[in-house]
Amino acid sequence: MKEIAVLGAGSWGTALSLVLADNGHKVRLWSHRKEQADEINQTHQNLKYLDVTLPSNIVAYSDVESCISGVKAIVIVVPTKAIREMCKQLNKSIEPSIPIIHASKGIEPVSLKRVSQMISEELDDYKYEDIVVLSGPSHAEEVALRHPTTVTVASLNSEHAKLAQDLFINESFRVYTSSDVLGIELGGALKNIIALGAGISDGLGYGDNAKAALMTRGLAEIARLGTKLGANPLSFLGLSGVGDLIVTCTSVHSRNWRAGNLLGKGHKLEDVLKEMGMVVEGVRTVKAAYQYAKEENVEMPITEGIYQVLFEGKKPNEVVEQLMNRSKREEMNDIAHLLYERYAR
Ligand SMILES: NC(=O)C1=CN([C@@H]2O[C@H](COP(=O)(O)OP(=O)(O)OC[C@H]3O[C@@H](n4cnc5c(N)ncnc54)[C@H](O)[C@@H]3O)[C@@H](O)[C@H]2O)C=CC1
Ligand SMILES: O=C(CO)COP(=O)(O)O
Repeated sequence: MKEIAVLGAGSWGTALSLVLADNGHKVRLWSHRKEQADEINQTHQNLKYLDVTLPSNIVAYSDVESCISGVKAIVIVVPTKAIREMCKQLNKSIEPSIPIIHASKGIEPVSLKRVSQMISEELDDYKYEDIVVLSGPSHAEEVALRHPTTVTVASLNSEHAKLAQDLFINESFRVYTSSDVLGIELGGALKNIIALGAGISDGLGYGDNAKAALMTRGLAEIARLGTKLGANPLSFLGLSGVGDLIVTCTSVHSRNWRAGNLLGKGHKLEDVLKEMGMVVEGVRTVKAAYQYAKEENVEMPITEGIYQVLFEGKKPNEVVEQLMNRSKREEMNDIAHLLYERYAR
């Protein structure tokens, strides 16, 4: 049994706390809102985010310093936009030797930084190499029901990756390890853009053919950008690549899919985000990916189209027309091509 701090009491922080609690650990679940922490401790529920009763080995905190004091590992799972602010609070009291596992899926616009990069930038004395990312096809709602789920934990520090695997693995939550931090983080973040697209397509009333096309060509875009940045192309065929892409594009649990669905039905982004009431990471990540693609000269027409719908007022059906009328070309399966280039020649 270990004491573990989980920072971020939304859907995913609550579900990951349940996994740790099932494994016999004592969990300190931090919320930045005192009323939420009080409610969790009084009712043993966190109903706005997850419909589940929490066991007594999950205790909520609203003071970050006492939450992390003496713990054996810290799990960071706040929305990407809150990562820097959260780390600034941690900086005052964190011991640099404590393993950090993050489970947030996003890229910061403008700086184009991944979550592990932001964490290591904000925490003095904390090395990027030691951070672990946890990602994969894992909707909180199903994890809370103990439905079979698989994820990957990646770190350049293999000891930390193994420690994260040992903390979380159990009979309904299977955890693999990887050393490709870049690929695992990018796969988890970029699939949210394609899930917005899948939702838009469904909202427009297009069927399975269109969605399959978006997912396949979307994966090609993810892999194209990811490998350009140095990720291993094989990672995009794994749990945090194609696995997370499938689950997010096809599930009603996905907030990115649901937001896209409303956009496809003609609702305004501002109203959609109000209605969701939970984080829709793809909205910020598409800004970052669009900027990356322009700067690095990477062809990402689906990402560009979704950016245009979200931020340039383009109508979803116009974007579909634009995608369908691109110049004729040979199908190049980017991942197969990248693998061939890297391994077969
Ligand atoms: N919900 C899911 O099934 C999964 C979510 N994720 C990722 O986990 C991360 C968190 O997502 P969810 O828990 O689902 O979000 P959520 O929308 O359910 O909850 C977000 C939580 O963050 C808190 N928060 C908001 N601003 C904050 C700030 N400035 N400082 C500290 N806390 C703040 C909110 O009060 C809330 O408790 C995201 O990056 C998401 O992509 C990853 C895998 C699965
Ligand atoms: O990442 C997720 C499942 O793996 C959750 O996706 P949403 O943020 O779209 O709900």
